[in-house]
Amino acid sequence: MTQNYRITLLPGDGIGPEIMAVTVEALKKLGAQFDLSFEFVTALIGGSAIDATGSPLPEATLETCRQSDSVLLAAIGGYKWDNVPRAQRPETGLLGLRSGLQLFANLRPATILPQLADASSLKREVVEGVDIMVVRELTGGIYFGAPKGLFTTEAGEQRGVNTMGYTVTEIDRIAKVAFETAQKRQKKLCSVDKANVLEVSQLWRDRVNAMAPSYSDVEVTHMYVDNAAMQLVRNPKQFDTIVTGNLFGDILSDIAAMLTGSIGMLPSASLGADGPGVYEPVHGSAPDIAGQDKANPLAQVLSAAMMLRYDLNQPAAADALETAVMQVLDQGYRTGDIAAAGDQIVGCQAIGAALLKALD
Ligand SMILES: NC(=O)C1=CN([C@@H]2O[C@H](COP(=O)(O)OP(=O)(O)OC[C@H]3O[C@@H](n4cnc5c(N)ncnc54)[C@H](O)[C@@H]3O)[C@@H](O)[C@H]2O)C=CC1
Ligand SMILES: CC(C)CC(=O)C(=O)O
Ligand SMILES: [Mg+2]
Repeated sequence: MTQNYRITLLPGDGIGPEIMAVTVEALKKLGAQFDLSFEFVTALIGGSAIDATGSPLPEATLETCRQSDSVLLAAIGGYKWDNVPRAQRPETGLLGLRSGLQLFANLRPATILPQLADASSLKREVVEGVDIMVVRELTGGIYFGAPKGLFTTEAGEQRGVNTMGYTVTEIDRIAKVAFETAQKRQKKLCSVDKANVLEVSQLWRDRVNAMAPSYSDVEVTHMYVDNAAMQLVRNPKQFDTIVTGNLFGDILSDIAAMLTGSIGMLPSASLGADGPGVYEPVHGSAPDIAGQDKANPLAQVLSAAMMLRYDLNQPAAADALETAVMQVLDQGYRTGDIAAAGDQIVGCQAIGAALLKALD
């Protein structure tokens, strides 16, 4: 029997529409093979939403997402909106989407594909075999804390303020996701914080330690974030599952991305307690290459595979999509970001065409 799914598409800005188009075509083809019928509804977010409606996250977009089985997001932002007031910035729309759908857990897998071990800026022997899952808290921490804003000191000087705070509830629910994730992997959890300086991090560490006895099969370690950044490039194979706060996770997952060869390869799943998840690449809207058919669509495609697995419970279709990505890479197709010396570089659309062939 055909399974029907309503999927909200948020192409956003920059390379967003290009990588989304490739992904939608692949999903359509996959649907025909696995008896899945996708109803795609496109909605506005980010700069394109500002241009059309004046808001980076129109209420109608949130509503459309809530009424969907799942949401595929590409990326938002661009030079054009870099100087608009913060409340109307594209990035504010993205944060609003995450908090509006209560997507507190962001899973960012960084896996080195053997085909791309030479595309990393690090040596093959350092990155080969790396398989890390970054579990990033997504609706708390310094991106959401109060007070925030621009204030004037008594001396009349401007002062910018953001606040990093976590409640026990916020820490416990992301730590639970991380422990459970580690249990399904190599059972090693590294919690990353800055507990040597920040009270918020000390609480984070205390809560992770308090929960550890309930997950006695998981080996727990702690690392300061500055060291974690260094260890990720020094010896990334020491990591299995990493759990960390919003800002640290944002930064560390971009570092982890470069182990894999390119940020253009890294998918993510943003999940809440219930309701649809949002599946999005780790990268941004890449305005420097937008509209030039240079974008790597594979992080977006792999995000769709995560959607099939986590939200739609279609593991066979997810496997087929991931296998097709491997085939495309095996056949030597490379966008510029994952090309090693001597590789022939193709565009986003050529990768899309190769992907459709691989799905035949
Ligand atoms: N989730 C989101 O929608 C995010 C949005 N942004 C926004 O994106 C805009 C650009 O931010 P940047 O800091 O430049 O980060 P970025 O991730 O967009 O780009 C960084 C570098 O990686 C390259 N790159 C990124 N994705 C690629 C892909 N799929 N294929 C090939 N190359 C790729 C870009 O060309 C650029 O050289 C900003 O407005 C930023 O706020 C940034 C990060 C996440
Ligand atoms: C653009 C920011 C709001 C977020 C970001 O960089 C990310 O989620 O990776
Ligand atoms: Mg980021």
